[in-house]
Amino acid sequence: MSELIIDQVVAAYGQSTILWGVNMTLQPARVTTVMGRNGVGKTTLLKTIMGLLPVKDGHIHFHGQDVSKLPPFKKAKAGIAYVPQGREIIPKLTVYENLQLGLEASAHRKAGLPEDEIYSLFPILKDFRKRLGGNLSGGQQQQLAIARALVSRPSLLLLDEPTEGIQPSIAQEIAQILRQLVKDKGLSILLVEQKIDFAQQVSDHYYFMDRGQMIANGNAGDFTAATLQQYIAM
Ligand SMILES: Nc1ncnc2c1ncn2[C@@H]1O[C@H](COP(=O)(O)OP(=O)(O)OP(=O)(O)O)[C@@H](O)[C@H]1O
Repeated sequence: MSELIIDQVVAAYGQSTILWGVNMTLQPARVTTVMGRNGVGKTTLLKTIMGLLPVKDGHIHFHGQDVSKLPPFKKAKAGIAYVPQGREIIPKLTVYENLQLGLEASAHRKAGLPEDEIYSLFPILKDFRKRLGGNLSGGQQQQLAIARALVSRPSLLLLDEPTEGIQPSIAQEIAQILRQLVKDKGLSILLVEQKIDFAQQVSDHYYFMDRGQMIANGNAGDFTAATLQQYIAM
């Protein structure tokens, strides 16, 4: 069964329509990457999938169930987690407290924080668990944001430009962790990414977006850095 099916989805900010009938299918345990110029609607697509923006027309099916009308907390309970652009770490809370926020809307709340699992993926968060979120570097905050999303034990992770403003060495580590999660846990990832080298390291499949619609898609092996660049620069 497909992880997620997006069928003719239309979404808008007030009167301003941004998604004009988006179609896409995500396979389980794969990294699917959406690429396209700035402003074509990639972030809007993730927000709509998470339920932060209503589906005006069309449908979203998750594990075969129509979730088009579900609010974000029910999507989270169903197994979708979202790491927004800019990470949204709470600066005045500690690393540990930020992680605990990931449990709030989780169906696994009673099980508590999967600390061993999180700290084995991101050892730096164990060392820094008493440090304030606001005192971490950009790369450490990104690791914390991904870890906080994983706390709810999702089957689908939505990731918006995780490499924005972080060092290449940390981006490399994050790429390896994402591949490990897909391989070992069967996690499905929907990634929005503009950095071609990172996208090539992690992606199994690409979708290319322009003006609120998907204009092409295909397996990662079918695209070179040069062809990817064309889609971003169009
Ligand atoms: N809250 C909002 N209210 C109104 N318009 C918005 C809002 N957020 C985004 N938009 C507009 O929606 C369009 C798509 O924005 P979106 O952020 O989804 O694009 P994107 O492809 O993710 O671009 P980027 O790579 O720059 O983040 C843009 O024209 C943007 O100005």
